[in-house]
Amino acid sequence: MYLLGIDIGTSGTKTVLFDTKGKQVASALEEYGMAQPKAGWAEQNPEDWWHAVANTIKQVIDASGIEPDQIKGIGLSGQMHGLVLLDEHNQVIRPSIIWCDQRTQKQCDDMTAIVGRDKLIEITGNPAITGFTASKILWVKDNEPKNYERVHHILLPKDYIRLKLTGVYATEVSDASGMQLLDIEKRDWSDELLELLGIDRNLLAKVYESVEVTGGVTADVSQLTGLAKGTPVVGGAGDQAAGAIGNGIIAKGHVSATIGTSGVVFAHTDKPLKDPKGRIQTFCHALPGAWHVMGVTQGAGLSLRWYRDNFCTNEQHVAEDMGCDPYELMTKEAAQAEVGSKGLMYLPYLMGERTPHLDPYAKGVFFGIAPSHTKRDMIRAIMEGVTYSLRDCLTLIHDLGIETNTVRVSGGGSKSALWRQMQADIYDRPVTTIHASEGPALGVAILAGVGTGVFSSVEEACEQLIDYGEGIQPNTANHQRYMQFYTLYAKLYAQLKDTFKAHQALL
Ligand SMILES: Nc1ncnc2c1ncn2[C@@H]1O[C@H](COP(=O)(O)OP(=O)(O)O)[C@@H](O)[C@H]1O
Ligand SMILES: O=C(CO)[C@@H](O)[C@H](O)COP(=O)(O)O
Repeated sequence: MYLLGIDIGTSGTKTVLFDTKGKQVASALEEYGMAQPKAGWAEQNPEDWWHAVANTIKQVIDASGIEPDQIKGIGLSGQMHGLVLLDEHNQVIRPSIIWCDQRTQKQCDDMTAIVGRDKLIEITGNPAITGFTASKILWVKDNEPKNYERVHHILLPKDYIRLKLTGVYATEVSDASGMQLLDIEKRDWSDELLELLGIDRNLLAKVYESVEVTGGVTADVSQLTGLAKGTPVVGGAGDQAAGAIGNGIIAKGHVSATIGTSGVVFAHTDKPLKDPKGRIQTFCHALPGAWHVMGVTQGAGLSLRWYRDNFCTNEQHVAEDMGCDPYELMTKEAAQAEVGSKGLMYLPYLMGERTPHLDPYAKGVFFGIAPSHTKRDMIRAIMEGVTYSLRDCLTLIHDLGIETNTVRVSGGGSKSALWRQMQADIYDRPVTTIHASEGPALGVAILAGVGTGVFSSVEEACEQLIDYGEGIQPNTANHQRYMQFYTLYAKLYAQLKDTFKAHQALL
């Protein structure tokens, strides 16, 4: 018996076939780009996600050599908050405005004026946030009324893929929370909010719990991909909740830090614990009856990817010749720089920032450049700046009264031994990893196993499937040195806040 996890990430789609012991049998990745038509905008084409999903499913089935009817269930994980608008024939009306897009400050201000900040936090767990879906819907209504008139269905990225796989319009509580239209205590759409914002409930998909079966693979998709017709597809989860399940973040005291394109510190809660200042986000967890809080760094892995794509062509060529990953070469260089990068500092606000500043106008900054600095310092400074930002998230979660003793680190960034140790040193806490590299895909495979009766509960599945690696202890001397720079790092944003806004006005 096997379970299939599909993770529709920002950088690409990863499809992984697991056996029921959690061992990866086959996996495939297909990358795609992100368009930035204007400063602070970010869009992707939903058809690119679908091609990547269909191709990677086919590759995984071919590579594994298994009989497709041995796949007992499929789980979908996806980048959160992206807006997919479909017409009456299920055609995509415009490119998806994705999670890191920052164009909707005006619509956020409108939402706050119409609903009230406290009420937004009470119902949805969060103040109006530019990255979330509700303000994107209002932006299309305001700026592209002809497109909005054609809308018959509003879906999230992974739920668009579900429609392609099963023909069913469905979502689930963890990802639906990120649309900012869900009453997170009731775990269903808020009619009050929908009415206040003038959004028709019929445009939205039915909300399921993450472990529930939402439909089966259609005959057409079976022919296209090799999957067996009728293979059950469960609700799945937004990629952060999915990754958390894959990391075993399912009980009090469990905390993870993920460096993907974004960076996220995530903690399980057994009730919806809301930050009255709205800096930490509160959503439904993919675990039935649970919620979670998270702090988000918009440009975490994105910062290193930006540096790789623009300044590391040499590393990319060498890596291609050596058959290795350019990030490995880059982080090897960074490991030769000293702790604190000789005073070179980096603010990772390439796409504005969510936690702790909630500022769509913030931008990336290198500070303190001297002639002695080289590329290795720059790479290391990026990694350090991202980790300082994740420390901001961890501190706020800790301040909400949540235990944060050990942190489970994951995501593409945590493949690097340097970044894992840096996280331990900067958080001043032990960090652990799991042995599977694809947390979100494993997380939704677990949900699929629970939904199809392979496991009796998420807890049982996590116990059987997740294999924890060695803990890494913080180094006290490194921690002290990092904290000298972290103090300045915090001051830099405060000093640049108004300048960021004036700068945005020129773009
Ligand atoms: N070996 C590595 N060392 C350091 N960072 C890495 C490595 N591999 C990937 N990354 C970082 O992880 C990011 C991708 O993380 P991943 O979890 O795969 O992406 P996504 O958020 O799109 O799902 C890249 O943008 C890069 O910054
Ligand atoms: O906006 C959020 C979470 O609120 C992001 O975490 C997105 O869900 C994208 O995730 P990655 O592609 O970085 O995994």
